[in-house]
Amino acid sequence: MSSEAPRGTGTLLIVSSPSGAGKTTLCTKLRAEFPSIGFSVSYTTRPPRPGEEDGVHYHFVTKDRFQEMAADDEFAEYALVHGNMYGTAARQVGDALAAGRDLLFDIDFQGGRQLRQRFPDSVVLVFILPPSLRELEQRLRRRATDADEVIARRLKVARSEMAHYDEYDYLIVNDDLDTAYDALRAIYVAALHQRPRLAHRARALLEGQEALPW
Ligand SMILES: Nc1nc2c(ncn2[C@@H]2O[C@H](COP(=O)(O)OP(=O)(O)O)[C@@H](O)[C@H]2O)c(=O)[nH]1
Ligand SMILES: Nc1ncnc2c1ncn2[C@@H]1O[C@H](COP(=O)(O)OP(=O)(O)O)[C@@H](O)[C@H]1O
Repeated sequence: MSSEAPRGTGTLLIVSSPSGAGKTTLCTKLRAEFPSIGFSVSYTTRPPRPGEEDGVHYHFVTKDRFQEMAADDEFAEYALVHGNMYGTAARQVGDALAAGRDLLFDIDFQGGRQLRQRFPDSVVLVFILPPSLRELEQRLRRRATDADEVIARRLKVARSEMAHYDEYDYLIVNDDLDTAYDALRAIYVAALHQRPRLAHRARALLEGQEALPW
């Protein structure tokens, strides 16, 4: 083993929910508290919403460009969601795992399923539920980012998205925001303490090395 500190394995923390249940809000809080967790910036063919920046919230690309990337096998996963294509760059995931960095994903159940298949030892999947369908609709209306017909479409698919709850490791009901955030935080902190992440520390101690600051 080199003198360089061995890196723990990174976690791919995948957060999904029906649109409007609060995953963006919860993920933003987690990133604010844990700045070292990377955020997987997806590629999408959907147009930017007001305030969304290319390369920050999404990489906004044309359908042709997206198809080209898919054909070149540049995605770790991709899916059609609400009529638009969304995908995660394979390079982003590979780089994070190689460096032992954690990565947070706001992706749908199709993406979560594909990442679970591809990286079974690294994923932790969290599904955010709204307290009720009525509250989900109110949140979408209050957010005021989508036209009425878009909201209607999102509500229609909410049920079919929630039907995939059983593919997830954890469920969080986002009723009170602080309570929901405490749960997401606890799941992430628990992931940081999974045995494979800290096994090198145990081994170092058993080998008689002084505990090192990593
Ligand atoms: N499979 C997959 N889903 C994604 C990806 N990026 C975003 N999504 C999902 O696409 C859906 C629509 O996202 P968005 O247009 O930002 O709307 P929002 O759900 O209202 O925030 C959400 O369920 C996201 O989780 C991706 O790279 N892959
Ligand atoms: N626990 C909560 N209570 C009330 N409003 C919430 C809560 N969580 C999120 N919201 C609001 O609901 C709307 C949808 O949340 P957002 O995070 O954009 O959802 P998603 O990313 O799942 O589509 C936003 O206006 C957000 O401020």
